[in-house]
Amino acid sequence: MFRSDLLRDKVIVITGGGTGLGRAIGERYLELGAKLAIASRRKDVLQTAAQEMTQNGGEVFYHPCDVRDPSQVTELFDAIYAHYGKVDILVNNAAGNFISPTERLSSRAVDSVLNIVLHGTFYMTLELGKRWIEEKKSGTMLNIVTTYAASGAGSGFVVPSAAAKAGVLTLTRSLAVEWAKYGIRQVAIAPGMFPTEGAWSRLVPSEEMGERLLNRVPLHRAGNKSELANLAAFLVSDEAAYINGEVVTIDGGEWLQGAGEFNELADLTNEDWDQLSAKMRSK
Ligand SMILES: CCCCCCCCC/C=C/C(=O)SCCNC(=O)CCNC(=O)[C@H](O)C(C)(C)COP(=O)(O)OP(=O)(O)OC[C@H]1O[C@@H](n2cnc3c(N)ncnc32)[C@H](O)[C@@H]1OP(=O)(O)O
Ligand SMILES: NC(=O)C1=CN([C@@H]2O[C@H](COP(=O)(O)OP(=O)(O)OC[C@H]3O[C@@H](n4cnc5c(N)ncnc54)[C@H](OP(=O)(O)O)[C@@H]3O)[C@@H](O)[C@H]2O)C=CC1
Repeated sequence: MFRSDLLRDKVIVITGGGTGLGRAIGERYLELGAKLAIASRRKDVLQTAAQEMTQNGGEVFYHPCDVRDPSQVTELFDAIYAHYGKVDILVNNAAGNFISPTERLSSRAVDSVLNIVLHGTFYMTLELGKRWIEEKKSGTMLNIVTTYAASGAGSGFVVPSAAAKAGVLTLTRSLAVEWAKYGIRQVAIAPGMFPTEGAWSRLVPSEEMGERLLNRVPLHRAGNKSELANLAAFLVSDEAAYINGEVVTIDGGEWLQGAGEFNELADLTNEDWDQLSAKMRSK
């Protein structure tokens, strides 16, 4: 689909790059010639991922970092600059989320999600943005949000995540304008349902409910990680140089299904429609 040198020699930092969607994005970037730096809290996860991802060549530098702690974020970029000498692209992918009635949340539970998603993304963006501006270097930042942020609707039962991801989307759009003069581009992706261990173990209450929610997707399936990774490759590449401040939803049409008042009528069969139509025309 892409030229094999689309991202050649680009140094790309991915938070949460050792698992799930972050890892899938990283694997695609490596195939396209990028050099990676992955960061998250668990060193063993990063180490195993880096080993596995480079089995067919390529370079993955890893460094443990809790994005909630600005001093660890500074140390992370110091380590990446010491290793590669530069950064070209940042993917803010790390997140925390779980389902709960909002009234059952403690303030610490709220903080744990807001601090990872909103503060962590902001700290990463700020630390690297300052360096790029100082170096007079252009670059691209990709933020992974959610459909409930992109739609503006939010969502019950994941309210800290909904509030934090909406904040990240506003950060994306605000800096797209403010930092354009420095050649710093901002883009976002809003994924729908992409089965990963991290998300499913915290967000899917039962297999039966998971099936029900998947059936709500007009395309009647979950997304493939490779579909998301290809979009993430295009958006950070120079081929997308004129896309700035946009969020691209990739969800099989799921959010639109919930938005259109009559979309539930998709459940009616042809026979149902024959009967209904005859009945309504006779009125
Ligand atoms: C259907 C189809 C879908 C389809 C799926 C569609 C996708 C929807 C969009 C998905 C978006 C995503 O982000 S999916 C990404 C999912 N991945 C992750 O979340 C990975 C990282 N997550 C984590 O590490 C943890 O889950 C998280 C709690 C956020 C942070 O861990 P920490 O170790 O920092 O925090 P802890 O000390 O364990 O907990 C902090 C406080 O939070 C409380 N807490 C923790 N879990 C809690 C819970 N389940 N309910 C209430 N409260 C909880 C604890 O009791 C603590 O409060 P006190 O008791 O008061 O001290
Ligand atoms: N899967 C899906 O269907 C959807 C996912 N998304 C988004 O996609 C992204 C990836 O999610 P997914 O792959 O599913 O889930 P994962 O749980 O696999 O990914 C979350 C990653 O974030 C890292 N992380 C969490 N907290 C911190 C922290 N404080 N500091 C640094 N890293 C941290 C985790 O690593 P560690 O524990 O080692 O720190 C982990 O690698 C997230 O932004 C999520 O919101 C959006 C919509 C749908």
